[in-house]
Amino acid sequence: MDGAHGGEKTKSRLCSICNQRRPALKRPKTLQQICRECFYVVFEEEIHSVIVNNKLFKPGERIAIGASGGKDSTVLAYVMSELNRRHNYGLDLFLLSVDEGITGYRDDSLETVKRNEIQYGLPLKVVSYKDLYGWTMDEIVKMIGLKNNCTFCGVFRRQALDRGAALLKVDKLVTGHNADDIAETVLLNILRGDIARLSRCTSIITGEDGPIPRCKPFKYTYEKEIFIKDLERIRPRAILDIIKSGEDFRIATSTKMPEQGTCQRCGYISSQKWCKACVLLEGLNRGLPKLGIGRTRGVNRKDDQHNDAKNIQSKPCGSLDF
Ligand SMILES: Nc1ncnc2c1ncn2[C@@H]1O[C@H](COP(=O)(O)OP(=O)(O)OP(=O)(O)O)[C@@H](O)[C@H]1O
Repeated sequence: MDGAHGGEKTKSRLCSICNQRRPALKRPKTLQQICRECFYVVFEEEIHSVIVNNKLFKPGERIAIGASGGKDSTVLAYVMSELNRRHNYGLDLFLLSVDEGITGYRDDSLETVKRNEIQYGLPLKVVSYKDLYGWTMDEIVKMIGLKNNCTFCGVFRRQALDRGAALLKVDKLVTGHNADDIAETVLLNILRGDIARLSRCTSIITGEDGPIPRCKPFKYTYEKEIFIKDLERIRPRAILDIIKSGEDFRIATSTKMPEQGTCQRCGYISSQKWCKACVLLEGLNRGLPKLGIGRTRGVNRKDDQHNDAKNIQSKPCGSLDF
């Protein structure tokens, strides 16, 4: 074997960070081949940099971690408690779970959250749709069918997280939304021409003017560091580029944006007379579950706000709005 080429080959088989161990994965973000040990270190320290550079937290703050029991929020709970300890953030951390009442799905994942509570020593608060709204998702699906139920789930979850965070008296809520989620939301909001959501969906902190700001420490973290998707194989930075183009989107100053007010029924933030959750509940309780789905009519017209903003609340999937 040729000495020089043999040397190159051996070198390329070593982790590009420590140059000692064999690589276990190729990072989609950088295409670096790195070993497991170095991956954990760079993964956690990158999130630490995002937290510090964006001044996400202040010492002494109470922070709720939106914990669904899925992989993103489970990793988030681990990373938040680890970095809080390692870098002395001085944060009081809590796990906050929403039980939507989906048999065979959320009840299972809540078991994971209960294990995290013990593993990381973080107090857990569970709020349920049944307690907050009088309906479980199973009951809603029975009434509305499978087609439109994600509207209910998304709208109710967003509000349930805020209500749970208020009960915990936290300063901020963090969620496990990752770079892939945000890139997808940027594209969907562009396709829908939803200027209001486009302008805020790339922000790492949202709702600073509302009761409880939300942060996304995983804004620049790929959903699957170990799974190289087709798009990323062609152009590894594509996902981060989409977020950047969303951030760079300029909105004409003449564009009319929805005015943030409060729901006349429950007091939650709303740009309409009633918040979306109240409109949906009204439909459920009157036996007209499709009332709040599709374009807002009748029940939610604000006469003095008859502008482009009226469609903002009638998007079919509430989960697109962080
Ligand atoms: N039922 C829930 N209870 C508490 N937080 C939730 C719940 N559902 C979602 N979240 C929060 O919103 C984030 C994004 O939720 P999404 O439904 O998009 O799930 P995901 O991307 O699969 O994340 P995960 O793997 O954490 O479930 C989650 O990471 C979590 O922080």
